[in-house]
Amino acid sequence: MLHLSLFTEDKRQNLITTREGEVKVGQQAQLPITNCNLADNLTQAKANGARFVILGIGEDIGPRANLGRGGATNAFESAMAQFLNLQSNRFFNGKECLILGQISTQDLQLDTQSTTEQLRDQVAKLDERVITVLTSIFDSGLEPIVIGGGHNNAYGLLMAAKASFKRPIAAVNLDPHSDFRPKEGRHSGNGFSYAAASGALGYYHVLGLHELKNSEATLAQLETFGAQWHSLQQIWIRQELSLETALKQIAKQLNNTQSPVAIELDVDAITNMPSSASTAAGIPLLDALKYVNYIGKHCPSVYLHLAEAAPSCHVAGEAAGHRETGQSLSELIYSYINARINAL
Ligand SMILES: N=CN[C@@H](CCC(=O)O)C(=O)O
Repeated sequence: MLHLSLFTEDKRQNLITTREGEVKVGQQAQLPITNCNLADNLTQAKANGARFVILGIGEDIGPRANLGRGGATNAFESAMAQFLNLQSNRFFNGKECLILGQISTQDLQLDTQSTTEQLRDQVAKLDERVITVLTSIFDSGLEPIVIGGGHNNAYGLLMAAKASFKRPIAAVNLDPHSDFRPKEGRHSGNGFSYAAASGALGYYHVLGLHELKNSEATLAQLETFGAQWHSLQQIWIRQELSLETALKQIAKQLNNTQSPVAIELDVDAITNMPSSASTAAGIPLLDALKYVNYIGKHCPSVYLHLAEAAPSCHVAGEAAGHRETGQSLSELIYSYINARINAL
């Protein structure tokens, strides 16, 4: 059974503010047909000019199973509230996107009394849903843009991409944490180590890795796998190389693998972005936008995954969190779309 909650016309109407003489992205974007199956919806959207599928995975069992904070349940709504209200114009029409909806997670969410082990078991169940839905999307030839949810979903995305493209994937991840923790049960801190062990991850590069937010055991595991990284300190603090130079090196290494490329971003890399592991010492949003745009333009990217945004983790409350995560995710989505449309 497909666990998918489709985006509806009612939801669109609730989110868009119309204005005479203006056309919003949300008025042009494609929506799924409710009584049509997933494969047919994807085929239909593609025939009507879609290239991207926007999908949410609202859940916080992954971060909580990693002993982190909850809240990553409603970033998709925040993102759509902003993205669908952007202007449709000469730069971007909107019809290139199918706003598919969200993977259903309600029945997997557990209350605050649950044990870590119970949460990890639920994350493994979610993995199966992510793999099923994402494999269909990759098989359709459309590019998913996924709004999390925890970074645990990188595993399902990579497994689905491997199943569809029939080869391991080269991933780049802008993240202070490598999420290469031990395989101790599924959670948001080990999506990439599980994907590596399953053969779905062929190459891995972490951009902005925080030198003191990864255990020695994790760093050793990364090295054994052959992963590469540029640390946050190297680029943004000690300025040993510029972001531009790092991006050029990363794109070259990704392209050398001749593999499909996954673009991953944990928004806890961005200064004060509401998320489980939010930080005051992060990178500017504009640098995250440059990262997504550069890699999307210079590499054969097959998806974008924006993980960990948690509106309720904003220090000024949830309403401020919705606004900040919504605007940021919406800019990241456009940065990716713009890159892919102009890909070299
Ligand atoms: N995906 C995030 N992983 C980090 C953050 C943990 C947290 O949520 O606080 C990690 O495992 O260290």
